Amino acid sequence: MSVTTEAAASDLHVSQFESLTAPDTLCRGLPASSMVASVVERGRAEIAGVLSGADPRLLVIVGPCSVHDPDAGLDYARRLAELADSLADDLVVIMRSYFEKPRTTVGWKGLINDPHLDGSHDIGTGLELARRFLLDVGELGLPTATELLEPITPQYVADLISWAAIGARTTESQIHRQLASGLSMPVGFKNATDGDVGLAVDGAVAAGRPQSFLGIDGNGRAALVRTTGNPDAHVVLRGGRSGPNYGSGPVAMAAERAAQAGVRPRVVVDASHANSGKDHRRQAVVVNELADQIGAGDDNIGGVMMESFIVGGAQPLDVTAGRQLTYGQSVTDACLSWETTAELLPRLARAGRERIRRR
Ligand SMILES: O=C[C@H](O)[C@H](O)COP(=O)(O)O
Ligand SMILES: C=C(OP(=O)(O)O)C(=O)O
Repeated sequence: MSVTTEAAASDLHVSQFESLTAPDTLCRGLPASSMVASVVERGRAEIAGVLSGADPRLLVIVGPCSVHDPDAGLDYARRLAELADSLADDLVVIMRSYFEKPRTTVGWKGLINDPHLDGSHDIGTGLELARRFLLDVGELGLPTATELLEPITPQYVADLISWAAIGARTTESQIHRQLASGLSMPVGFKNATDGDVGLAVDGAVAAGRPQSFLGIDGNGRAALVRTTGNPDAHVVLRGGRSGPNYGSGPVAMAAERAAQAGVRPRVVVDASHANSGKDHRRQAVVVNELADQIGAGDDNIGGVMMESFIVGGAQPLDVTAGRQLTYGQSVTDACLSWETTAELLPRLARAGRERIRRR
C-alpha cells in the first residue's frame, strides 16, 4: 500500500504558520467600556431605524478610505464627533473606520494586514491597533463602520462596530454572505465592480437567511457556526464599470429589486468609487447632486457614504520606500478634505430636513 506523507503533499507554497492571540483574549484585554457599548448599540439601532423608515433622518457614513495612521484617524474622529453632534437632529453620522482593503490585484491591504506599512504583515499588532482605534472613536460618542473582508476578523472587532460593508469584490462570495447572516449590525452589500446590483440584492437575501458554515469561535478553535440571519442586510450603490448609479432612476430600480426580493428597499449610496471615478473633487459634485435628490423627496435613499480625511486627495504608499507621508492624507483612494466635508454634511442635513417637510 502506498502512503502519501502529509509533509510531502501539503503546504507546498506555505512558508510559515504563526499563531495569533485568540479573539476572546484580545477582547478581554481591550474591553468595551459601558460608554462604548452604548454608542455601538445606539448606532446599530439608529441605522436599522433609518433603513426601515422608522427614523426619518439621513444616514451618513463618512471617513477615510482606510485608517493607516491611528493618530490622524483619531484627529479626524474628534472633528467629526463635534460636527455630528451639531447635526444630530437631521443626520445619523457613522465614521468609516476601514482596516481591511480588498485590492484589484495587489497593494497595501490595510492596517490589520500590515500595520507598520512596510510589508512586514504583523497581523497580531494590526488586530490590536484596530480594536484600540474603535474603542477610542467610541469614547468620542461616534459609532463606527467598516468593511469586513477576512472572515476571521469579526471575532476580534465586530462587537465595536455599528455598520459593516461587504465590498464590491466579495458581494457574490458565499463566505461573506454567510458571515453577514450572523453579524449583529446592519450590513450593506455593495453592487459588484461591473455595476451588477442583482448580486448585491442576492447577497442581502442570503444574509437574511439562517446559515451554517465553518468559522472560528472566541477561543480561536475551528467551529461549525449556525446563524439566524441578519434582518438589516441592504444594498449599497457604488457605481460600476457600466457607469455611476446614484441618479434617481438607478436608485429607484435598486430599491424596487430589493423590495421584490424581500430585503430592505432603502439603499445607501456611495458617492465615491465608481460613482465618482475615484476623483475626490467629483465626489463633492455627487454629494451635492444626492442632496438635491433627497431634498426633492427621494425616499429610497436611506444613507450616503463619503470618503473623507483631513487633507484632500491621496498619496502613493510604497511599502519599501520608507518615504515620509503627508499627515492626514489617504494612502488608498482619494478623499474629500475636512474643509469640504464640513460644508457637505450641513448640506445633507438641510436636504434631509427638506425631505421630511415634504412627507
Ligand atoms: O476603496 C479602496 C479601493 O477602491 C479598493 O481597495 C481597490 O483598490 P485598488 O483597485 O487600488 O486595488
Ligand atoms: C473598497 C471599497 O469599496 P468598494 O468595495 O465599493 O470598491 C471601500 O469602500 O473601501
